[in-house]
Amino acid sequence: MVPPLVLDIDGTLTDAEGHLDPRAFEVLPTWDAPVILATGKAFPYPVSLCHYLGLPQTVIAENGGVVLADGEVTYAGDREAAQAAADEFIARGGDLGWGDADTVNRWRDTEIAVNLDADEALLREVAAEFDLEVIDTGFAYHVKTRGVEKGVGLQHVCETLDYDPADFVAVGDSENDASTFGVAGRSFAVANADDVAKEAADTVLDQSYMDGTLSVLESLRENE
Ligand SMILES: O=C(O)COP(=O)(O)O
Ligand SMILES: [Mg+2]
Repeated sequence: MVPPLVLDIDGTLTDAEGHLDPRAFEVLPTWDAPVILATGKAFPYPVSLCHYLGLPQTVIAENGGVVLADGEVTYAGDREAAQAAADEFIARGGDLGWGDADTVNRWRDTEIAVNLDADEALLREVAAEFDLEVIDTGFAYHVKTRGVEKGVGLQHVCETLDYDPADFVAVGDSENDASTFGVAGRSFAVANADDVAKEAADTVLDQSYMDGTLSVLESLRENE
């Protein structure tokens, strides 16, 4: 039996630009155990990805701020505080960096994401004034409530669906995956991972992005 998976999206199932690696469509729909997507992206993104991959919709979105399991959505995190911090950041000359439509935050319920081109020092200064933390996923800065994490979301999913977190294999690439690595039984950081993720993972892979993730999945299938 292959183990259940908890997979980060950006940097783990994608290339460096955040484009989904098409091999995800070969390996994930045929995985013979639960697959949970755990991402910093807003809720609709992993839901859509599950839809188009043909996976059951069990997702951890917004770094643990939104969890969908067994048809029930739960929220954690203070979006109003994050919005207030974003407004203040903009008032002091900052720019979230996503243009007018801002499809990055438009459907985001529990935190605010900011383009990596933004003024990081100003963002961190303002977030601290609102007692919020800033994490850098390598794809965006996230202004979020402390303690809201993917790993807490994974525990919630496991309680809801009666899974044992120790059975899970986690793969990820950045500091927002460290909490997942702490909850899952086995954890792997792809070679492109940041130092926080590498430090938290049981194993650091030789290969990057989807090559690294596939190397884990292939060896799990071989040893089943
Ligand atoms: O959206 C981001 O900033 C990162 O997303 P990820 O958690 O799927 O890597
Ligand atoms: Mg990632």
